[in-house]
Amino acid sequence: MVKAAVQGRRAQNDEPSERPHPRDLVPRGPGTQTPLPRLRPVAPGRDRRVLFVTTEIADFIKAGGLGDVSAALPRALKPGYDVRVLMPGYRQILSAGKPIVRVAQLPASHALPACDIGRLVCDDGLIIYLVLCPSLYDRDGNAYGDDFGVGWADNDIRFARLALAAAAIVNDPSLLEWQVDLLHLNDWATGLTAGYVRWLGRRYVPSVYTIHNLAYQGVFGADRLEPLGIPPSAFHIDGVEYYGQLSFMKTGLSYASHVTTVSNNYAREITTPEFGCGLEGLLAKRALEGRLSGLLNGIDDRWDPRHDTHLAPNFGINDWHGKRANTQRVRRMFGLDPSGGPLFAVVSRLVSQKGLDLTCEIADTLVAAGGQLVVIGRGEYAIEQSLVALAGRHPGQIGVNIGFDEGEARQIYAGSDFLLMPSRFEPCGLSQLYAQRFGSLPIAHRTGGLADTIQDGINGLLFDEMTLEAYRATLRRAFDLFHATDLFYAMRRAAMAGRLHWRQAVVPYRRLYAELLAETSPASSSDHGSAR
Ligand SMILES: Nc1ncnc2c1ncn2[C@@H]1O[C@H](COP(=O)(O)OP(=O)(O)O[C@H]2O[C@H](CO)[C@@H](O)[C@H](O)[C@H]2O)[C@@H](O)[C@H]1O
Repeated sequence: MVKAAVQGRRAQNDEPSERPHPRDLVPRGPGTQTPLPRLRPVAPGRDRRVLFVTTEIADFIKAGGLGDVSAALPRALKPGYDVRVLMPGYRQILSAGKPIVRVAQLPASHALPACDIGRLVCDDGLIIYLVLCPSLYDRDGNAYGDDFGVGWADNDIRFARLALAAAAIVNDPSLLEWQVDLLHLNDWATGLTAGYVRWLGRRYVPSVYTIHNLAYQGVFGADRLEPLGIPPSAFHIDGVEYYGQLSFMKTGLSYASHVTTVSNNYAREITTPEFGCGLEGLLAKRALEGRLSGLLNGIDDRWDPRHDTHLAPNFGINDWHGKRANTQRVRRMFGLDPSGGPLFAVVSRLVSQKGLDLTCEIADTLVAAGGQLVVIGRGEYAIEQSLVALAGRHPGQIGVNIGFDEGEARQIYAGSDFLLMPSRFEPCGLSQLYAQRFGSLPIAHRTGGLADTIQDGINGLLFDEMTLEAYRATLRRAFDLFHATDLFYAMRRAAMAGRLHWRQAVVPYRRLYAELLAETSPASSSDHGSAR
């Protein structure tokens, strides 16, 4: 996903706001402090209501792994939880041809424009509420920036608008005639929600804030507090302040009831300076409070080579003939020469996190040893250019598609023998899970969720040090393995039989939700409701 870690950019549409509706207003005076009510008892047997706030969903608009999780987790939580998604009404969703019914209106507040809330029902019944605000979301490009990967200059306004809409829905059960019991927020772009709920202070609901990637934080200048309606009293080390600036990510970490991230190992790593992106102190504190957990992602059942309509032919465990037919197809798609050697693949956002520079460095060795490489990816221009140059140096052996195409990604997982994923850090990683499911063994750096999901020599290959030597040595192991057919097929079988379905992955989420719902509201903090 070309997420934009925009630093302190002023919004373009910083015009004076209309008079705000009380329910959409961040309190402005010391007298507005409201005690947080206790949770209302819920009738036994009723599904608990969860508002899942996100900025991508694979059904309509996906920039990376967050889109997959947002499509799968709310669905996997049924029954027991009535999970509804709230997200921006992007052009890609408005033009998808699904009926959208306007169900509520929210007034402008500070620099945030007025918006409507639309309701869209997916074919399987999942309800998605959309923040309809064409000036903010009805544009070309992706969820976070333009077609060239440059983050939108008004991302603070865009995602504050989403966050304040979520807080308004929490605060006023009559708005959607649906009373939220629990909020689930995802990544920096939803982080302000936890703050707005606290500052509005009318209804306490527990909140889960999931870090999918700590490296994208949404840091803006301190001058954005006023336009976004953030009380100055929240601008302190235990609130929204991050080295003199405003951090959306930190707001979520500071004010959510519980923080999760997407693997156990990454949950540990982010409490250290090496991976904590300057937030390790706060994260370590939350861990000590028992308020930071690593809950591993799963895979949606729709990722299955036996039924995937993008594959020709479909195949299952032990049908290596079927798998090979997909390999030949991928070779043809990328204009590669016929070969009896292994086919390596990259399916990735092209960002420095993913270690593509190392893959470019070892590519000559890979080709010299009789291997071939296909790449599908989009992201940073410099990485795109190095990959294009690499393909130019190895015609017929390396093929590169600069683009984002889910069908093609699935064909590549199915056709490749190995997936290269030398990520510098990786919160969980889904690409390696999909590769395993499609019989392609991941070759990865032992970090984050890669260490939690790949067993070296069983369902993939891992290297410990993020060095070219270590990566190259593991590549050599891959060639040996490819020629040791029995072992290679045994590892393929183990990888394809992995049990990381959302059916299982959802269990700790259910437990966490139940624990949070059983808690009473916490004491209000010093900046609760104490606005200008
Ligand atoms: N060019 C392309 N064309 C088509 N599809 C492409 C593509 N490039 C990538 N994809 C797809 O995008 C997704 C990538 O998901 P990952 O979880 O591997 O990484 P990402 O960094 O985006 O996610 C972040 O969030 C997720 C979710 O929590 C964490 O697993 C992860 O560690 C974290 O970095 C996969 O579905 C993959 O197939």
